Amino acid sequence: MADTVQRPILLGIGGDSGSGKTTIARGLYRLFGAGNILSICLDDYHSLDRRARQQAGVTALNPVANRIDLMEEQLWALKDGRSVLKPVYDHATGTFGPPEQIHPKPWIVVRGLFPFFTERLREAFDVRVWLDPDEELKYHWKVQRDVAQRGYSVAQVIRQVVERQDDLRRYILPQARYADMVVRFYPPPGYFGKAGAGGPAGNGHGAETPPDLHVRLTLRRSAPAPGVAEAIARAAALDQERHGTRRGAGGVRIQRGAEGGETLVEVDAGLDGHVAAPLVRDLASMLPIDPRATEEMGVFLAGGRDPKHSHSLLITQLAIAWQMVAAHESTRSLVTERASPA
Ligand SMILES: Nc1ncnc2c1ncn2[C@@H]1O[C@H](COP(=O)(O)OP(=O)(O)OP(=O)(O)O)[C@@H](O)[C@H]1O
Ligand SMILES: O=C(CO)[C@H](O)[C@H](O)COP(=O)(O)O
Repeated sequence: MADTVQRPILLGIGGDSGSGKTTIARGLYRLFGAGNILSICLDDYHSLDRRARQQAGVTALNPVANRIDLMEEQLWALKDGRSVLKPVYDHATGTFGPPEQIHPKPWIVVRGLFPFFTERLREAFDVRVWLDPDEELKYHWKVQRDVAQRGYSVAQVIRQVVERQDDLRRYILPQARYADMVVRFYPPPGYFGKAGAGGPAGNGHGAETPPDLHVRLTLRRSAPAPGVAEAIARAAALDQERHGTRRGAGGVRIQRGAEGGETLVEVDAGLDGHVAAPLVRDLASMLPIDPRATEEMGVFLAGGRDPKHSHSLLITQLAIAWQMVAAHESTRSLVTERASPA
């Protein structure tokens, strides 16, 4: 009987180009371990390569430039435990490479521009996360990344960002409403003037660690584990108690909506790194993960190149992992119920 077998848990991470999807996914990859997690980028499902898009005058943010049907078909196949032959898009060249055979694993993380575009796609996911960073920060990230990794000049990226605005508003941003959790990184006042942050025109250099960012997590009623809000607040309070005012931890605020509506969790940039430890312990007690894996989480590429660490990123990755584990627990109890009829 098919439903007595634990199926893979699918996480969808959506957001505009440069909103930090790959960065979040990389930390989850470290946490769950390469043997247990399959990471998919929906850019592989572009229907047109870079040159064809330019010739046709369409942007990558338009559904006509993407194979939505194939995304649906392949995500559902993976969810059902079947392997698929996935297309491959190479950002370094702007062309397609040979397709690759991929096999389902217990955790599947899918990131892209269109993860929640159709009902069939939305329903494939156990957890839906949307990334909505501060706009200036997002374009700062995108310019640096596209110049460092994708062979664009600053002027080309800025032109592309302007050309994409209509499609961004029409097709991409409306998907945010379907998320269980929305993540907003935003800079503290004066951020762009500080060492390591670089200017908004993408002239930052990665040698220095940029100052950390604030993050706001919005947990909607549909989130598998809204209780992660309390876990983060408990961890921050515990750390404050342990280290007193010297470290000045705390830095977490929770605001609950009426009648089980949205819960907002604000995590300040100044939060001490120790706050992650109790969260990691709690997670590790629910999951067969190696707590040491978290030492490699919270990493982003400053200037699109140099690995640096961020506490707010680490907490965010753990909060997302928590949702995945909760989704796994609820499907596991379903499986157990079905496997042992009364
Ligand atoms: N939490 C973060 N803190 C600091 N910098 C970040 C963070 N997230 C992303 N960045 C920066 O933004 C750049 C773009 O992020 P990333 O590649 O993860 O975006 P993406 O959404 O996957 O983009 P695309 O859809 O275009 O592939 C990274 O190279 C990194 O420099
Ligand atoms: O919006 C994007 C998501 O990454 C990219 O711009 C899109 O995938 C096209 O890639 P490229 O500019 O490398 O041809």
